[in-house]
Amino acid sequence: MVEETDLEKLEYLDMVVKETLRLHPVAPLLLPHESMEDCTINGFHIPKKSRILINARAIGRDPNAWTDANKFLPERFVGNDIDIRGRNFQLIPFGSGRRGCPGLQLGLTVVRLVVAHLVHCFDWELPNDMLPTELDMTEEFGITIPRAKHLLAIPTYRLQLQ
Ligand code: HEM
Repeated sequence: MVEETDLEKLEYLDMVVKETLRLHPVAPLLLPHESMEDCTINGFHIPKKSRILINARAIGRDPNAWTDANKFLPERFVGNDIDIRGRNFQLIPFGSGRRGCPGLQLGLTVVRLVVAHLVHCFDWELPNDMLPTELDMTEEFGITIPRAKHLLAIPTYRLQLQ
């Protein structure tokens, strides 16, 4: 079985999780922030006490920051250290800075461990010979952004039953 201590060696899994959160950040607009002072960003004046929404989903799909921005390509993270912890502003599914997500480590560990177990223990098939490209990936917009239609996939246990 995959253990938590194995996770640091599972580099491709890490890339898959990053790529998933790039295209499908759980909270597309993060949480609302408020400016503490007047400031100017890229020529835009932002008065003190403005409500600020950061569109992390649009940033994650920005063609100026990403090649083939709308494609799911975990390999794009090979050979670079683009990180998911708020240091690289083109990838901020946990926000950034002092009000970034304090549950980042726990969240990432649980997601990686659950996905690792699902992949290690089961072979997966889509029903009715459906191709992965035919999956309906429509999202339901809100504070979080779940799939509009549930994913239906068929697992077959692939480890030796004792
Ligand atoms: C994959 C899992 C998770 C994702 C993607 C996620 C994402 C986020 C995001 C985007 C924010 C807003 C950051 C911002 O506006 O700059 C946030 C805030 C927060 N998250 Fe998470 N989170 C996850 C798991 C967790 C867990 C496991 C906990 C607690 C055990 C947690 C607790 C919080 C709290 C308390 C805040 C508010 C922080 C503040 O306002 O100072 N999160 N999270």
